[in-house]
Amino acid sequence: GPIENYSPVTPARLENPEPGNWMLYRRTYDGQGYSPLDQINTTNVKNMVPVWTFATGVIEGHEAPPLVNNGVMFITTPMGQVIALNAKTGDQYWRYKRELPEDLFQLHPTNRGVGLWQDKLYLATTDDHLVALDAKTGKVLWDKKVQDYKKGQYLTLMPLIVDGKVIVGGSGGEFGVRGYVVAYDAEDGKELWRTFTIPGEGEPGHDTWSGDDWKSGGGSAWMTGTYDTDTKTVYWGVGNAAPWPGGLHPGDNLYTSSVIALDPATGKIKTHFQYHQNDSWDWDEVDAPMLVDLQRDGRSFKSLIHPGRDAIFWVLERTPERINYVNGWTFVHTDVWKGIEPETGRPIVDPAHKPTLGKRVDFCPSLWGGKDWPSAAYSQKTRFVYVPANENFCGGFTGEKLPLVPGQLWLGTKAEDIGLTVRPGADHFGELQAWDPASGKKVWSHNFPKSQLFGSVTATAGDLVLVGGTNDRMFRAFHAKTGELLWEQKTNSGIMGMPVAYEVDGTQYIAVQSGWGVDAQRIQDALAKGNTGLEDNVPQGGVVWVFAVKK
Ligand SMILES: O=C(O)c1cc(C(=O)O)c2c(n1)C(=O)C(=O)c1cc(C(=O)O)[nH]c1-2
Ligand SMILES: [Ca+2]
Repeated sequence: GPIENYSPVTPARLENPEPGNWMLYRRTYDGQGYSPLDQINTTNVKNMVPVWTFATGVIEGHEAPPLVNNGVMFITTPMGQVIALNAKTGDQYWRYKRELPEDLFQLHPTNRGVGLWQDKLYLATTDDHLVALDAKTGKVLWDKKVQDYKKGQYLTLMPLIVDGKVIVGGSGGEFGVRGYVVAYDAEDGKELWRTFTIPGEGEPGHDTWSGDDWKSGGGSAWMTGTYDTDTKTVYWGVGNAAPWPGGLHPGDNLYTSSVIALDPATGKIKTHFQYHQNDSWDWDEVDAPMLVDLQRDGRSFKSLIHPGRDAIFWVLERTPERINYVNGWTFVHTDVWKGIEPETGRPIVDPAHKPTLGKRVDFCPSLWGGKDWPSAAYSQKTRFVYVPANENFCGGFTGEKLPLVPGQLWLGTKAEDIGLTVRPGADHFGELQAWDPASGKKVWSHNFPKSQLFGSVTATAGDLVLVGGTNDRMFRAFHAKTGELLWEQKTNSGIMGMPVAYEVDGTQYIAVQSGWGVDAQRIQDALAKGNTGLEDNVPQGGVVWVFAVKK
């Protein structure tokens, strides 16, 4: 079968993947989340049916894409399991189970997938290790401690593999860590470089901090970066500042809530763009920007596109040396920004909606933002960006100065004080939005009256936009041009994971993991508690679903 003849994942295959495979987080290094497959399309998707399913036996948030390399599928689950399956039949080849320490506290019990390189796989774990596995057998090849889980340092992302380097970034923004991105040699696990997302003494940007705040200032880096193969630049998103209220860390706080451009050979920061300064809302901007060639104002340029957690849809220009602001607009209601400085791209904050010490401050959107980590997609056919947005949510908390205890939550507020509120008159929450990034116009949107939208989006050349993300357990396909709902299927649980498209022996499949948990669950609990009449029972438990068109 396919695993005996496992196809090594070469640099050339990652740079230019076969249309039928999905080997990187968003399929391609540019992060577009787009599949060129079109056998399943707007005409025949109505005949799409499940062909096999696979129960993982694990609860909590199943966020990883089912990766496919020439007929072999790899999925990961919360609690650090990796399962290899036959992508055509659903038969299991092997399963790896991480043994997690008894005293591990998982604020975000999840995993977003394994990195693929040659005949190996790389798993980043919530007990803060990086583990290399043999792709054919699941045997452990090496196991490196990245940092110390006892200090609130953990890993949830899929590693990014570039030129034989396994690149990961740490979580821990809610525990007062100092964030970093680190590269290991794919062969032997040797650490090659480590770049902190908060500059140390003597480094550029250090003066955007005062005193010792930088040592515990957050800036976690918990999502996979994107990669420009032409300029050899990795774009990596950086998380919230810690603790949350900005008054506890005065200054712009580079490089929190920013994108940094890294040289993958050395880890050197080439340039950066900070989406918003002195973050006070837990607005991690970790979802890496998409690399898209854009035409706008009569010229074509290489862009970075990032629909932000800060409610701003960012369009930037990337050059080998710089990242320039091009345009930004709000894509959901916010009362935090009064505008954006046109030259610099600096958002102008309304102090009335910026959390502070000793007084409750409310702000919109909520601390989950206009869009959290679930990825947007870009279709090369329609040239639209599809955003899993949340409208009509607000939040708030009272800032408080609390001592840092390593390994314990350090939010700058009491956890029970964090609110999710609904704007008066709200008639929906989740919004699947289609934007034309060149004109800045919204093309269509589909509203969800009774649910948040908390799942990654994938676009295909069949003009389909695929997404789960709602509390009714549905998996849906929309028409990429019009937004028409073309197909839906109820699944076992809610879907927060990433849909993929792949092909084996001439047949196209669509796959996704259903498995509710983590922050989709937290928003759900907050909504149900608010007596909004919303669904409060979204059963947990992971299942891989694979679909094809009935012949
Ligand atoms: O600051 C951090 O280090 C950090 C890490 C993570 C994570 O690793 O999943 C999340 C967040 N923050 C976060 O703010 C957040 O809303 C969130 C949602 C989820 C999820 O898996 O649904 N993870 C995380
Ligand atoms: Ca965070």
